[in-house]
Amino acid sequence: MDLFSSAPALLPIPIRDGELAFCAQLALPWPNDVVLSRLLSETSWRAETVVVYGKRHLQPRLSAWHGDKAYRYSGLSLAPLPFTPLLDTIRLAAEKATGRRYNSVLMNYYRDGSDSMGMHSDNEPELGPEPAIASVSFGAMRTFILRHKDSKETLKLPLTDGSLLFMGGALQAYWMHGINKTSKPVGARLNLTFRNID
Ligand SMILES: O=C(O)CCC(=O)C(=O)O
Ligand SMILES: [Fe+2]
Repeated sequence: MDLFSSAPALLPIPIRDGELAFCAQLALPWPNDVVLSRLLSETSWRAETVVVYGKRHLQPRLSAWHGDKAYRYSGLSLAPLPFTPLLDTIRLAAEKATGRRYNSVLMNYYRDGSDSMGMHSDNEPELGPEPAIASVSFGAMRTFILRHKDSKETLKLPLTDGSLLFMGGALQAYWMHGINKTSKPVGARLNLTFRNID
């Protein structure tokens, strides 16, 4: 028997100025819908306020931060919650698929098509010069948009239920990414970005 036959394939996506790879289904011990409903009910979801150009806004999504270090962005400092056994299992699967280690996870809950994430780079200094980020999605498919900072070249990737997108190398230095609102009727989506914070 081939012990590795069920190992998830992480397929590189050709891109300049960075590394990108996609796995259509992360190997988990439970079906995706079970993981989705457990994550929805077991997480202390928060509506965060961010300060952009001196103005306070409520983020158009809910979020939670688990790990052992605080996370800072847009004038916000998220106090970390500990990893739960469920999050640990998903982290382990993401580490196996990508060959990297992660000590934190930012969870985002897009309740419907009016929830979104603005274009940004995950380039905070504590992520290191070439951040390795494993982005795991559950629930409704939403389109992940990548835009090159200089050429404005755009790439659109459908992030489907149970998938993993790996971002590495110089990607955060050269590209921005985000999730647009959509007028299509879409249900709940969860995204977990596993990161390694110094
Ligand atoms: O929801 C997504 O797929 C993107 C999440 C993201 O970019 C982030 O958490 O930094
Ligand atoms: Fe991001």
